[in-house]
Amino acid sequence: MVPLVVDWLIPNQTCDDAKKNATTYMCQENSNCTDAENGNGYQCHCLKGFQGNPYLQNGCQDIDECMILQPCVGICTNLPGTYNCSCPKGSRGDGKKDGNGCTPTKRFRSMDIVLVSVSISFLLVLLGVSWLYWGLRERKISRRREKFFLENGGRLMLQKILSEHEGSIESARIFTDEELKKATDHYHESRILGQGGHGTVYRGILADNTVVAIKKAKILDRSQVEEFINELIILSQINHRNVVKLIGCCFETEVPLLVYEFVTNGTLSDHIHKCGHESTLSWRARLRIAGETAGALSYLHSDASAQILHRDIKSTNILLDENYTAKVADFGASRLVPLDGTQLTTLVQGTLGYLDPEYLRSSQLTEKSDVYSFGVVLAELLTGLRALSFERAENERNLSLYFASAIKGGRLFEIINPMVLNEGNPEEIMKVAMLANQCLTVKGEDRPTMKEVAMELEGLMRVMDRHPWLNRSSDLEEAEHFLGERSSKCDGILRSNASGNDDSIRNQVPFEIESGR
Ligand SMILES: Nc1ncnc2c1ncn2[C@@H]1O[C@H](COP(=O)(O)OP(=O)(O)OP(=O)(O)O)[C@@H](O)[C@H]1O
Repeated sequence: MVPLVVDWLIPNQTCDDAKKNATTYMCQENSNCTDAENGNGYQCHCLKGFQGNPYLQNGCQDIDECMILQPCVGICTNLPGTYNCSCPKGSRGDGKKDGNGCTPTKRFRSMDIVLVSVSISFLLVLLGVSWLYWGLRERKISRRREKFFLENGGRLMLQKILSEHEGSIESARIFTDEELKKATDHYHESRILGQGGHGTVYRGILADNTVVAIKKAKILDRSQVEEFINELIILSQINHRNVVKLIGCCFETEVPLLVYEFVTNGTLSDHIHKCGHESTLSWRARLRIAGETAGALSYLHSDASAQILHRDIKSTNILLDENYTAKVADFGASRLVPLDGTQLTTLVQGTLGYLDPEYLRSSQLTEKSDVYSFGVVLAELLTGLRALSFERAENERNLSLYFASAIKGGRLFEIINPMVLNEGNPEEIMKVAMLANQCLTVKGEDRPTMKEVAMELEGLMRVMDRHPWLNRSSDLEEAEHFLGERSSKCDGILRSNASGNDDSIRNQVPFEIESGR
């Protein structure tokens, strides 16, 4: 509270003069007297804690008493017989609590306005800067994605698919990096289903709870990216119950990703070569799986819109679902055959033990190379032996040679899997063995087509269904039950992972295609 200063000067007198002449001494109670400079008069001042007019009787009053008697929001002044409210400097009004009080003068309010405007502008600038920061960050991320997409041949792939196979891209869904990370728990080790020569396959659960298999290339390498794109192009054109379904892909990541339907029961190889365990695969199931695989290959060779050569048929690339239905997988090495009938000369790819010797020699790729590889799978199903095993004697290492020599030498039944011998009838086993032998003929021309193989196996299945008594055990569940006691032959290779030790030579030779002749 600012005390009222009554600035009266009594000229030509000092305080002492005034005291001598009591009538003219005007400094009242609760005040004191001070001389003006050069004896030029005196002045009265209220003492500290008092305010009012020091020249008047009862002029200087205790401030609190003043406020009690006259409640003010501003300054209370005691005048003789009355109390007055006033407003401090910088404000105006009557200063009374029950009057219009004291409001800041215009200058004070405009200061406030300036303060508020400065704060708002600061906030706006802050908002603008953050928006700019996030915008630039998002742009950087999407540029990075775009870069990976381009590096991974995403555009190349889309153009290729759109121009060559119009419409087929619609069936493949494009996933985001985030979606697949979430689905695989950030590619957690516990989600690994298997590791092939070219990538790791993870079990994923999508947001709608669909279980999928997600294949991630091992390292960013141009040829692997091309293989992934090749698989995408080929699989997006196939719709067959015995071919694994491609659900979609993701090209936002450093390495491309392919998403497939999840096939629950592992690979055919897992079921044939259960080292340390008995194979529970009945003769009937083996025959049906062979028939289904042959049917899928026959479709790829003869019924698809363009002929497709798989190029890497082997038991680890045949997956089995919960009903033991075969699903042909891994189309990374596959080839679309040109419609004009030109022959494909390629750098040799395939897996040792399954590789067609004629193709290996000539580099001429034909459908008969798949027939040869299928012949090896048939021999695997009949004998329970691996396609290639360095655990076996030198003349038995390569199954196709061993199998052919056993037939030639009349020793076929010596190498047939004991469980197959137990369940199948010899005539059937012989027929399947002869079919496998034809597929393994060195000269491609002399091998049957996949259509012929599929029809032969279908015929055998029909006979088996018509005369079940010919088989000692024909039902899968029944066989599984019985086989708990039996042992299947295992040629001694323990596998380090689900996809096994197949000696794939796909990564030893570059990916290239030359059309010619
Ligand atoms: N759709 C799928 N559903 C369930 N498991 C799968 C699926 N696709 C692949 N797998 C599992 O992942 C493993 C690896 O598959 P991938 O095709 O990469 O390798 P591979 O065929 O064994 O070897 P390579 O690519 O060297 O020939 C398979 O052996 C199988 O166990």
